[in-house]
Amino acid sequence: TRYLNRLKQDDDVCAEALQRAQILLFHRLSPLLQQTERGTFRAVALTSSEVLALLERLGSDRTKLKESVLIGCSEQDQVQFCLDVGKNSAFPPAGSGELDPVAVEEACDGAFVDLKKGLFVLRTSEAPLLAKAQALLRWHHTSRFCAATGQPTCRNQAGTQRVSSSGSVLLPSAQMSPVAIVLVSDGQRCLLARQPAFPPGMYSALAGFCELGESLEETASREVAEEVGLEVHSVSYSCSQHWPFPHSSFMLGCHALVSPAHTQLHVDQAELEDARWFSLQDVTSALQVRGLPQRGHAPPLWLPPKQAIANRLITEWAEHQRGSQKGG
Ligand SMILES: NC(=O)C1=CN([C@@H]2O[C@H](COP(=O)(O)OP(=O)(O)OC[C@H]3O[C@@H](n4cnc5c(N)ncnc54)[C@H](O)[C@@H]3O)[C@@H](O)[C@H]2O)C=CC1
Ligand SMILES: [Mg+2]
Repeated sequence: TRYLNRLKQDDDVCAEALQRAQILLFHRLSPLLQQTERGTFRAVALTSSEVLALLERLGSDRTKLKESVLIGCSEQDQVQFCLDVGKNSAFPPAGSGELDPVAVEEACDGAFVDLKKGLFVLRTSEAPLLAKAQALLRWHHTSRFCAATGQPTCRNQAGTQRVSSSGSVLLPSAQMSPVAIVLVSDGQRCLLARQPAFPPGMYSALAGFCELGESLEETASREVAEEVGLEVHSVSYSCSQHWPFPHSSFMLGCHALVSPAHTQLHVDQAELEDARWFSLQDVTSALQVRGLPQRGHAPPLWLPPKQAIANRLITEWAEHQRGSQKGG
């Protein structure tokens, strides 16, 4: 942790670490993935020398390597960076050219995959790192200018901040919005909803952005009231997650109860396509579905992937229900 912190603060130490680092490639925010023998997918990690060789082979400038952004450290203590080989105007002077994505895919025996789809097939342990990498790359792309003065900004070598010529410092976490995500239960069933943009058949927990001045409990109660017209009680915090889509959100996961006498839904059609109560049996079968449903074989209920906090809240609820059924 301390070493990583030094890399964030010292450009020279960071540039030196980059020469020995592991680099995850992206193309226009889609990570480069490779299928494993077990049929799952993993991120392709290259060494700096491999990236330099690739840049040379595909006719790009070697300095593109310096556009890499620090993302963390592996369990084997190897420093990890990410690099978007697509067009990227976030890196002055004008950003270097774009590599041909197909040529990169062929050279690395992988494919650039939309991360939202990738979450269904990735090794669970890699998902948060790729989500963080994508969010940081997107942040650089959208933070080229200072919102207060309009001046261009320049990044530090780690890519953990950008500074304008007047000295304003921009930080990625300042662009992260807190969101309450709440799994509502009436004691027997849980409430799941779908937005029009969800893949067919997919339902998730209710979620909404925190407004200024609200506590997590207040956001959760307001969102449930706005979206389905129910009054919740006993909002309890469970767990949190960074979520990169469509912009970084800090998801605060909680459970809440409604009285079994007041479960009639009044769905806000502007926000949701549908909301329904699901039984433990519905949820148990849906939790067993793995990967992406085959075309034309959509299951009756399809849940967000394991990597999404909604899946964790639903799993917790199902375990709690099974526990109380046994106990009671
Ligand atoms: N990881 C997970 O399991 C899940 C993540 N989510 C994420 O939660 C987030 C919030 O869920 P929604 O139901 O869409 O929120 P929502 O119910 O607050 O509605 C979205 C609307 O809120 C407004 N809004 C207020 N503050 C905003 C901000 N800081 N950024 C963007 N829009 C803001 C916009 O008008 C937007 O159209 C989404 O980004 C979604 O991707 C949602 C469900 C599951
Ligand atoms: Mg919502």
